[in-house]
Amino acid sequence: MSKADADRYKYKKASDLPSNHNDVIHQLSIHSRQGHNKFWSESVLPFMLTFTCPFFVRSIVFISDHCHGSIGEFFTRILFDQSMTLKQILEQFFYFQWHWPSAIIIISFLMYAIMMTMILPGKEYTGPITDTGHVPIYRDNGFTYYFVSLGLFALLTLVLKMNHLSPTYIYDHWEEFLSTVSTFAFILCFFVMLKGKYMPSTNDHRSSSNWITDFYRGVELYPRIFDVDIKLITNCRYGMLSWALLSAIFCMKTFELHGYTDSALVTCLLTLIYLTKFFWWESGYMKTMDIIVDRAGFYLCWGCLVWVSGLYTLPSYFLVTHPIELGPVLTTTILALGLLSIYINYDCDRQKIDVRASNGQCKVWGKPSHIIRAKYVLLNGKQSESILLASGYWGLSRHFHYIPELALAFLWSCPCGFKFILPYIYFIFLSILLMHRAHRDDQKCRLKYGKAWDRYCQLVRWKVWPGIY
Ligand SMILES: NC(=O)C1=CN([C@@H]2O[C@H](COP(=O)(O)OP(=O)(O)OC[C@H]3O[C@@H](n4cnc5c(N)ncnc54)[C@H](OP(=O)(O)O)[C@@H]3O)[C@@H](O)[C@H]2O)C=CC1
Ligand SMILES: CC(C)CCC[C@@H](C)[C@H]1CC[C@H]2C3=CC=C4C[C@@H](O)CC[C@]4(C)[C@H]3CC[C@]12C
Repeated sequence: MSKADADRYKYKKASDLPSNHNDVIHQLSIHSRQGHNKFWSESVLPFMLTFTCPFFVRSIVFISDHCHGSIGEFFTRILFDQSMTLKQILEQFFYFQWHWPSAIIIISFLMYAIMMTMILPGKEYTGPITDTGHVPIYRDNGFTYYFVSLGLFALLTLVLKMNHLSPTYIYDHWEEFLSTVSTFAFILCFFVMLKGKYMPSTNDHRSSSNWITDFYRGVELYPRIFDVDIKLITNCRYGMLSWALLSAIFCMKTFELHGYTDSALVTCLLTLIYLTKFFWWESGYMKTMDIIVDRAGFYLCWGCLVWVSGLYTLPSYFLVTHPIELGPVLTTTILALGLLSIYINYDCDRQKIDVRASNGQCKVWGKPSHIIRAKYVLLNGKQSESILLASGYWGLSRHFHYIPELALAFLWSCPCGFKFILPYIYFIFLSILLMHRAHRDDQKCRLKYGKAWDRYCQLVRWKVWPGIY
């Protein structure tokens, strides 16, 4: 969208907004909750998740470190084992801890992410126009950021090694590190909520009288502090980079303890390649549901800072204490299938972007694309139009790209073997998240495009799995 186009949609001042603008944003952002019991979805669920998620992440690490990876042993110990101290049990529930060395690493890393995001060069691009007519502007420097950061990390590792130190310090203090990052993320989410309530950056904010809902779901869609986009920092520049670096650190630790281990290497390589793909496509991510629908709150920000660090890295973490020798045949097969999954996932996202960028004038799988021109109305009453692709992957099912995403999650977990369920927790979580997300996205698109979306659904019947779901 050109700047001129963007201006055409922009409201000049808040008073130009229709009086019901909050309701309509509300409608879009809580689409998944229509018809549900409001008390349950607005209060009970956010409250439960806010308190159980930190406990969950903490317990996973505890199971891996102290219960030989066995969930059964964890419950037996919590319930019946006299040797488990009260302090250990309470630590599972009371998650707020502050370990200064970890805090210094976390805050320095965050400062680094903000600084590099501000100074690295890149072309300006815009995110989709919001219901209130705001057009977010970003700088496309994610890919440079990722590679510069990996380079600096390699350099830092070298310097540390020369001084008989190692970044695997983070692994050695993982429980304290995760607790500290969680405490830090809680504080950050609280400030982001207050900022949204009292000093919102744009008109795209929704506040309620229920502080628990506001804390969990967030208030603002595009919060910025000194022009630094908070969601870009938490989700991409901190969240995704920390995922890559932690996987590398856990792999290094496995090598330190057990020598070269192919299972750790394959898991780490697939994660790093997947995240390279992520940063290559970062500007595409800035147009997805996480950014245009979900607001900056506990779900997104705490999620990207803590849930990603603790849960998404679990296969690499688990391999440090449970290394497996795969052998060359299995290693190559897993690597090859993983690369194929990353490619298909990327190709799906690319098809959608290409068809929109070329206004439907491109070929998909060698044939002219089959498209639906879908009109929708902005809050200012102006009409806009978008393209829905109904061929290629997007003709197989409405979220076909979730299949390679899941396949990949399985592939980088299976080097952990099949004796324990623990390293598959990310895969299980992702399966639930993506099926729910497909459902949410359908609701969002039906609300946005109406009949055009129904036409697309008639053409492409399946949500995710062709012939099944
Ligand atoms: N590892 C993880 O934790 C997760 C990874 N992912 C990955 O992130 C990536 C993005 O996924 P996700 O955020 O779910 O969003 P999608 O890429 O599925 O984007 C959904 C949006 O695309 C547009 N759209 C829908 N159907 C069509 C169509 N037929 N033609 C053109 N545009 C269409 C709609 O937006 P519009 O309003 O623009 O029309 C819709 O809201 C994927 O690769 C996914 O696998 C996703 C979730 C979790
Ligand atoms: C209960 C909550 C604490 C759960 C928090 C979930 C979030 C951390 C995740 C929800 C959606 C996730 C993502 C969506 C799309 C992505 C693109 C992909 O290519 C890389 C991963 C990711 C950014 C991913 C990151 C975690 C979520 C935001």
